[in-house]
This record gives sequence, C-alpha cells and structure tokens, in this order.
Amino acid sequence: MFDATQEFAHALDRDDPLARFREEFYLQPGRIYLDGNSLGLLSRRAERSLGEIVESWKIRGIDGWTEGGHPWFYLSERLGALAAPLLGAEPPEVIVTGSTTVNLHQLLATFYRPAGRRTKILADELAFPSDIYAIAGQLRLRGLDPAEHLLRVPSRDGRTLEEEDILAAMTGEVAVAVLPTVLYRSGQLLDAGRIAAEARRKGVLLGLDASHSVGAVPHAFDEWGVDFAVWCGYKYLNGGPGAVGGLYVNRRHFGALPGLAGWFGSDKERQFDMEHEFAPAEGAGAYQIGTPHILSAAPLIGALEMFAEAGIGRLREKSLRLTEYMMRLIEHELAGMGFRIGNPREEERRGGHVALEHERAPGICRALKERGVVPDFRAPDVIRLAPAPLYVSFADVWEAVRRLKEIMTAREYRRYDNRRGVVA
Ligand SMILES: Cc1ncc(COP(=O)(O)O)c(C=O)c1O
Ligand SMILES: Nc1c(O)cccc1C(=O)C[C@H](N)C(=O)O
Repeated sequence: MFDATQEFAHALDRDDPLARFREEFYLQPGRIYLDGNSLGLLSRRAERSLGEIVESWKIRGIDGWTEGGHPWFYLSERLGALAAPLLGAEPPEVIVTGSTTVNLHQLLATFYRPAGRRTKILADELAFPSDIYAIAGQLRLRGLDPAEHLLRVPSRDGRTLEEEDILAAMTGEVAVAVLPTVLYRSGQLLDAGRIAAEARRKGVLLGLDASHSVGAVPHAFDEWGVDFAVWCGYKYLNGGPGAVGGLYVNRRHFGALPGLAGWFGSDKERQFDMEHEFAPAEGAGAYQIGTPHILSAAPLIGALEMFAEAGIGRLREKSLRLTEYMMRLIEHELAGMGFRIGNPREEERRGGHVALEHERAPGICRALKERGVVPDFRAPDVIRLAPAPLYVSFADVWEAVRRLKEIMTAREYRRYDNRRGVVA
C-alpha cells in the first residue's frame, strides 16, 4: 500500500519499531541527512564512549592500556566481537583495525599466492578505485604487470554486474577475487553467497569489500564460506570521520602468516616479551599491524552497541521500506523530470541507498544541500540518497522528495555549475 501524502509518511513513522533511535543522534534542525553511506552521523552514545576514552587518557595515562572501562589493549578485539554479528561471523574471525584500503593490502599480501597458472586477481569494472589501486600495487610488488594480471568483470549497463559474468570470469587462472557486497555507486547488492559457493568450487579465494553493506545489510560470511573481507567504520556504522575499519578472516585460514606483520598482530600474552620471533594471535587479530588508533575506534563502542540493540535484521527491514518508499515517491512526484532510478529494484538486489540519475546531477546535489537535504554526488550523473535506518524517518524522505520537486520545478539547479566539488 502506498500513498503520497505527508500523513502516510507520519503513519509509517508511528509504526516504526526503530523510531526511538533517531533521538540518539545529532540531527540539525531542518536538515535531512541522506549521506550516511559516506559519513554516518554522530550519536550521543558514540560521543559518550569517545569521551570515556579521552577521560581514561586524562586520568590514567599509560595505564589506560590495561585499566578503565575500555582497556585500550583489548579494544580492537572487543569491537571485533561487537561487529561479528553484523558479518555473520564468530568473534575470533573479526577484528576492528586499520582502514578498508590498508586491510585489503594486508589480506592480499597474506592470501594472494600466485602459483602455476593461478596468478590473476579478479575485480570488476565498477569497483571503488582504492581497491583497484591496492590490487595493482600488490601485483607490482610481486613483479607482475596489472595490465596482464588484474582482470575486471565488465558491466553490461555501466551500473550493475551480472553474477553470471562474475562466475564465468573465475577461471583456473584466478587466484583471488575481490568484489564488493554492495556497489558504491549503483547500490547493487551482489549475491555473495552464490559467488562464494562457486569460488570455493573453483579453487578461487574470495575477498569482499563490505564498506557499503556493513550496518545496512546482514551478512553470513561463515555460512557462505567467504575467505576474507574488509570494511570501514565511518559509513552506516557511524564511527566518525576516519573511524577504524575492520577485517574478517574465515577460521579455516587461521594460522596463515600475515603478509604485513607487526607487533599488534601478536598473541597478547606474548607481545610484551619483546622477542624477535613473531608469535601471532590465533585469529583475525594476527592481521593487525601497529598500535591501534584508539581515539578513532572509541566512538564505535557506543555506535556498535546501538546495532546490537536494534538488530541488523530489523535495520535491513526498515532500510528496504525506506528505499522502496523513496523510489515510489520519486516515481510519483518527479515523473517526466528526467530522473532514472539506477539501482536494482528487487529487494534481494539492492543495498541501503537509492542511486538517482540525472544529467544535471551535480547542480541538483548542490541545490539540495542549499535547501538542507544532504545527498552525495558520484560521477558522472548519480545522486546517492541513503536513508540510514537508525536516524532517517519516512517523514524525512517525504520532505526530501518535496524539496527536490521544488528544485526541479523552479530549475534551481541552473544556478550551479554542473561540475562536482573537491570532495564528491
Ligand atoms: C567500497 C569502498 N572501498 C574502499 C573505500 C576506501 O576506504 P578507505 O579510504 O577507508 O580505505 C571506500 C570509501 O572510501 C569504499 O566505499
Ligand atoms: N572516505 C571518504 C572520505 O575520506 C571523504 C569523503 C568521502 C569518503 C567516502 O567514504 C566515500 C565513499 N567511500 C563512497 O562510497 O564514495
């Protein structure tokens, strides 16, 4: 059932079992924030846990590593345990550490072992650039030419990937495949379970970049048999700018020596023995490198607590309802204005954002910001609208579409250059 009135949006909000979480976030009056897939908002709980860590530093100094409510020495493992349910993994398989790009370097340095005919790394034509740079860098470090050893699954429509094409590209020459769970631009959700099953059957190691799905879509990494994964903490997880990311290593790989070894990958009991013989931790903790960025991890304590309370199943349900509602409103209100919905429509094929395409997308994004709606722009023509289910309401979506309609009717986008800004 759908109706385009504001009353209907309010009725949806009244029925929303997660509505109470919105009050925990710092929302600016009149502003509608739809950029939670680039940088999630600050919650009071994240602010509090950051404050607690700062306080510990203030009063304990060095003893903060082992004392206080959140001893820093164990924080990465503790956050890994809090994140594990979001990934469908067991705590020892998940560690909160590094950033997406650094973690990808680490796991390729560890698991990419070209041998015989299997020398290639498979990615895709629509991958986030940093992943491609990391893969190419790892190839060059082994003396291999990316032009020959980096394969990219082509996109048929410039927006999405076909699982068939991915499976077909997993030949006997592929050692590792690195693929996104959700594509950063179009918001397509890949069938990672199907891809993982086929990868195992074909002897290809599968690494996933879950930056655009963690906190928005449930995962079942263990059940699917994924080999490794990486993600960031600043998008749907709301860990703050530059928040520490995370990595997953399937337990069948425990014991693999880290390609980029460092002392924080040590077994905790032995780390301070200061031996030159590396004694790695048993699980994913072994793939940490140096001293953890405690201040950039601290907000995740409070932020992840909220995910545990809300439950990723309920968050996904609300996220799907929000994006469905947004698409229906867009089609109803903005028909004939040159928009195209670029993300897949089906629930099992879309992530947490709507990819609205328009030839005047950069100017429209600026006009939206001017009117208090925060989207982001991705070249060449995508307006990304991410209604993060912890803090975006149905009434927000209704109001954002109303403002967008006014912008289009008055052609306000013509006041702006049709070019992107420095960031986006
Ligand atoms: C899919 C994806 N991969 C990798 C990155 C790079 O992450 P980072 O800069 O945290 O390494 C991003 C975002 O910046 C992303 O969206
Ligand atoms: N990591 C970012 C940054 O440092 C500045 C601005 C944006 C970002 C992002 O995360 C962008 C995001 N990965 C994307 O999906 O495009």
